[in-house]
Amino acid sequence: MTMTLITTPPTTTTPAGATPQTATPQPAASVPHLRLERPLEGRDADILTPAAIAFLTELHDRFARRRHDRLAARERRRFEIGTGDDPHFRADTAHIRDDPSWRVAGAGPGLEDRRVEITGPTDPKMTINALNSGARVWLADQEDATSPTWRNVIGGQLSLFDAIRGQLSFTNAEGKRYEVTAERTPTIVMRPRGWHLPEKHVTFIDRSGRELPASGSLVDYGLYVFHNAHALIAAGAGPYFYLAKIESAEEARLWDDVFTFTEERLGLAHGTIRATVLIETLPAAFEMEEILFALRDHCAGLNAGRWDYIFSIIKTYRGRGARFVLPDRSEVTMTVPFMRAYTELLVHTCHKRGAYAIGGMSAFIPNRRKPEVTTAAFEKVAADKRREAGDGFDGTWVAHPDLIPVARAEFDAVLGDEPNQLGRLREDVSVDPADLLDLRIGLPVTTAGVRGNVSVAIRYLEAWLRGPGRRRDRRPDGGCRDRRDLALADLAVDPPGPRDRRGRRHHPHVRRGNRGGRARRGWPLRRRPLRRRRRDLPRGGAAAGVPRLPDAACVREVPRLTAGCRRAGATTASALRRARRAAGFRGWGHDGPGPSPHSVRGGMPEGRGHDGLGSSPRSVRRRVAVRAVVGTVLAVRRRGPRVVSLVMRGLGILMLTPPFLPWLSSVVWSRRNAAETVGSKP
Ligand SMILES: CC(=O)SCCNC(=O)CCNC(=O)[C@H](O)C(C)(C)COP(=O)(O)OP(=O)(O)OC[C@H]1O[C@@H](n2cnc3c(N)ncnc32)[C@H](O)[C@@H]1OP(=O)(O)O
Ligand SMILES: O=CC(=O)O
Repeated sequence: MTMTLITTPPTTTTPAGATPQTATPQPAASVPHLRLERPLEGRDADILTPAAIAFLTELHDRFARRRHDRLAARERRRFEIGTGDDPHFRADTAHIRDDPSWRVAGAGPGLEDRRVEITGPTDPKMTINALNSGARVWLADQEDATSPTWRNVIGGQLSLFDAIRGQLSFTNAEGKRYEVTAERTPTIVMRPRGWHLPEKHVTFIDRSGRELPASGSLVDYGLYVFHNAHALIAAGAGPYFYLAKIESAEEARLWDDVFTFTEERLGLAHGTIRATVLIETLPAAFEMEEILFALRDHCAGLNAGRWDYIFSIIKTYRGRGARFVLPDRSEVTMTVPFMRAYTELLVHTCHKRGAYAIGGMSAFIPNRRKPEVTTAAFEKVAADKRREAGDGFDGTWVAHPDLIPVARAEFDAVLGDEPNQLGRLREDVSVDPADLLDLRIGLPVTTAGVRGNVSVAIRYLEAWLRGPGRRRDRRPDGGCRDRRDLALADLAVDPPGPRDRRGRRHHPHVRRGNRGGRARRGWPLRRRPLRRRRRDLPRGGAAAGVPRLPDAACVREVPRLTAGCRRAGATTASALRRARRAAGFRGWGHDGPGPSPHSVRGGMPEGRGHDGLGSSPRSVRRRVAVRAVVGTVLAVRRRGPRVVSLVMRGLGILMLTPPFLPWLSSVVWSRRNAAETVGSKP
C-alpha cells in the first residue's frame, strides 16, 4: 500500500503541529512531491506530518539534483585514482589554504566542552541510557549504528522527538522501566546517513515526473531539524549534526546550502545549525581545510572517523595492485605511519581554523559479566585516549557508557579545567601527500586474518538484516570484545586480492595460519574455510527471537558489504543464504513476518535484489549453477588437455576398482525397476 502526498513548494515554515497541507490523490506530473511507500503506523503521523513532508519535498526539489551530481563526481574521482591519478592537495583551492584570515564558527551553545562523546543508536532504551550516561555529547546515530529499516528510521526520529521534549520513557520485556534521570544530559549531535544512501520508502517525483528514491541524508536531517530545531534552541543547545562520508569540499558546500536554506525556511538565525564533519574518506583527508571553509559559518569541528577511513583507503586503492594491500585488520593500528599522518594533519588543520578536533572510536568494549575482558578493554581504550589527548584532540568518542570515565580521565589529565586545547596549534606537524599515501606496514596478510574478516562480515550481515545493525563480538585473538558496525563490516569484507583494471587479480602473499606461517600466493578463501565459518551464524535463539524481516532499504548495503566476498568466488550467495536462513528470513523486501508484499517469491520486487541479481532462493540457485557450469567450461578451455586427461585417468581408475561394476549394475537394475513400477501405476 502506498500513500501519496502532494506538496507545492514553497509550502510552510511551521514545525510539528502545524495545519496539515492539502493532500490530493493524483498530483500533476510537473509538481514535485514525495510518495511514502509505507502506510503510516502507530505514531508515525507525529513525525510524518504533512508540514514535515512539505519541508522534505522542498529540500529534495532544491538539492536532489546537486546530490546526484556530487555522487557522479565521486565516481569520476574514484576512476581517476583507480587509473593512477593519486589524490593530492588541490591547486585550485590553494588560496583557501594560504589565507590565514578565516576561521570557522566553532562550538555552538552546549558544545563548548566535548571531551567525551558517546555514540549509539536511537532506539528508546539506548537513547535514555545515552542521555543518562554522563557524557558531554551524545552522537545520536541514524547512520553506522543503525540498520535503516523503516521502523528504525521513523522510530529513531520518535525517540529524539520525545527525548528533546523530556517525554521519553521505555519499559522492556522484563518490565524494567527506563527514564531520563540525569541532571545534566549530553548535548545531542545527530548523525544522518551520508549523501550516497537512498531512502527507498520515500519516493521523490521531480518536476519532470521522474521518480527517484529520496535521499537518506535529507530524510534523516530534514525530519530532525524540522521538528526539533526550535525546541533544542529553547533548551539552550541547537540543531547539531555529524556529517558522514563526505568526500569533497563541494559536498560540504552542498550541506552548507542545505543549512542556510533550512535556517531561512524555519526562521533561525544564520549559523544556528552546527556541523562536525567526519573525515573518514581518503579524498576528504586531502581537502580538510576546504571542507572547513565551505562550511565555515556552520562548522564546529572535524572528527577522525578511523574505521571508515581505513575502509576508504582499501576501497579507493583496490584496483592498484599488491602495493596497496593492507595487512590483517588488527595490524592497521592508529600508530602506523599513514594513520598518524592523517590524525596529526586533522588536529593541525582544525586548530589553525578554530575548529574542534574530535578523536575516534576504539573498538574495545567492556563486558559487565567478564571482569578480565573489561580490564583489558579499559587498558586498551585508556592507551588510545591518552595518545589522542596528547596529540591535541579536544574530545573523543566511546561506544559504551562504562568507557566514559576511562576516556574522561585521560582527557582531564591533559585539558584540566580548559574546555578544549584549541590553543595547541601543532605547528610542528608537516604532512605531505606521500605521508598520507604511504600504506606500507610491512606485515603479511594471514589466513587467520582473512577468516576473521569473513566471520565479522557474516555476523554483521545477520545483525544488519535482522535490524539492529550492530553487535558485540568476540575478537578473533580471544581478547576483549569489540563492537561491529557498518564501518567495521565494510573493512572486513574487502578481501586482499581484488582485481586490477584489466580484471586480473592481485594476490598478495597470504600466510597460512598467523604471522609466523608459510607464505603462499593466492586467495585463501575458498569454499572450505567459508563452510567452517557456518558456526559464526547464531543458531536458533538470538535470531529466531526476532521474527521481523528486514527492510528493503538495507538490501542496498548488502551488495556493497558483500562485494568483497563475491569477488572471492561463489561464496556470497551461500553466505547470504545462510545468514538469511539463520535469521528466519524468506525475503529481504519488507518488515514483518510472512511473505513480502512485493513478490510472491518473498524477495525484492520482481524477485530481484538491488544489485540487479535475483535474490529469491530459486534465482540464487540458478545463479550458482550457472556460475559452476561457466566456471567448469572456462577451466576446461584454459587447461583443456590437462583437465580432460585427468578426468579420463580418474574414470579409468574408477572402472578398475572391484566395487565399481557391481555398483553400476545395481544402479541400472534399480532404475529399470523404478521405471517399471512408475509405468505400472494406474
Ligand atoms: C565507527 C563508528 O561509526 S562508531 C559508531 C557506531 N557504533 C556504535 O555507536 C556502537 C554503540 N554501541 C553499542 O551499540 C553497544 O555498546 C554494543 C552493541 C556494542 C554493546 O551493547 P550491549 O551488548 O547492550 O552492552 P552491555 O550489555 O554491556 O550494555 C550495558 C548497558 O549499557 C547500555 N549501552 C551499551 N552501549 C551503549 C551506548 N552506546 N549508548 C547507550 N547505552 C549503551 C546497554 O543498553 C545496557 O543497558 P541496560 O543494562 O539497561 O540493558
Ligand atoms: O564513523 C566512524 C569511523 O570510525 O568510521
